[in-house]
Amino acid sequence: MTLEEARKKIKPLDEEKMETARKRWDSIAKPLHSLGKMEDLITQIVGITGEVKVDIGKKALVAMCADNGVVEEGVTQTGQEVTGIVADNFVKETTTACVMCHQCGVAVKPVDVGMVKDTTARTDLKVMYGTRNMTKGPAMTREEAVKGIEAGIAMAEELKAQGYRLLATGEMGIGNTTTSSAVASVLLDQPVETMTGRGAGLSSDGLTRKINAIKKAIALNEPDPSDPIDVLAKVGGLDIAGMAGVYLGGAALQIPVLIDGFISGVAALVAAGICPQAKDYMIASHVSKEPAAHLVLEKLGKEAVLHADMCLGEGTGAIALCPFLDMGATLYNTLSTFDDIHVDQYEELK
Ligand SMILES: O=C(O)c1ccc[n+]([C@@H]2O[C@H](COP(=O)([O-])O)[C@@H](O)[C@H]2O)c1
Ligand SMILES: Cc1cc2nc[nH]c2cc1C
Repeated sequence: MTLEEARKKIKPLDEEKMETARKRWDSIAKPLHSLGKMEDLITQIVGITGEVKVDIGKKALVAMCADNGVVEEGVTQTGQEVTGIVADNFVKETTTACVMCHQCGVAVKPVDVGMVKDTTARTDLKVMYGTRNMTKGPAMTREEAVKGIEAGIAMAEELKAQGYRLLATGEMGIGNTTTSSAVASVLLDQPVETMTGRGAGLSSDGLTRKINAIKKAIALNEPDPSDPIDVLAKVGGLDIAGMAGVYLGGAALQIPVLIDGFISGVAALVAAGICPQAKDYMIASHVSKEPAAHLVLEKLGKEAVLHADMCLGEGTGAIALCPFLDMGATLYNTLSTFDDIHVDQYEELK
């Protein structure tokens, strides 16, 4: 499916089925809306799939691995080689996110969408060997950025065909908080300083270099804030592009997609800029400790469930939400109703 085909396929949620789901929650023997966001998210999933019974048994984490040319500017605490090392560990299923996935029954799908070296991760969707340094020119061409998005759409298609019912976005890419802050700064029209944090543990000097590099890249490339693909291509990265594609592909195929942290949230922003309706298919999991993460979620109109000061990436926050959603689905599908236990409801609920 091309980006254009995916965009055209995205339709509004099934309101009628969501109303049925709300009535089901209200008929369950408990105070009204007492499960809060658990109820709202399960109702959203009913609207996404158009199925009144909820089945999110088969879940997968798509981990988009890519390198970012801007790392040359000294904007990260660790070297670029860490991207490939962690990607290999994704394949061995030993990263933090992988262990969390094992714990709660989520399959792990690492993808090399643009690392500088080939690793053991699949390379069939690779767009290029790392993006260019955005302080010296555009990180990518528009065509390369679209290819990255289409890699994510292809993953959503592949996983849908394999019977997956819920996807989580994750990433690995040294330097991707720099690109994410640049994209967010342009799309949210906010000062670079407000949108930039320490990523994977940057020093104060490093933070100043990072802010200056982002300012330089934006001034040089002049990304058009009304064109999210232009912003993604000029000051973004392929990890962000790949995840944006997973959101768009998920929406086109009626699969809910979990947003992880800051980078994953910025990818959601790009996807929502391309097709605003795609937001209805996204679920916010947690608020990353990166300073602008809450601003990105606000712009998306999403309230996350978890406020846990996590900022690891890889999809860890999204996976942390899976047990909560599994509980919600089981409660919704199986709990007894007021009628079952012979308790009179208020008249207006009948
Ligand atoms: O998801 C987040 O909110 C998040 C916040 C800070 C760092 N990270 C992870 O750290 C890496 C990027 O950090 P950096 O400093 O290299 O830009 C990347 O591999 C992400 O998975 C992730
Ligand atoms: C070791 C390491 C693991 C990571 N996972 C996601 N981002 C990361 C950054 C580092 C440095």
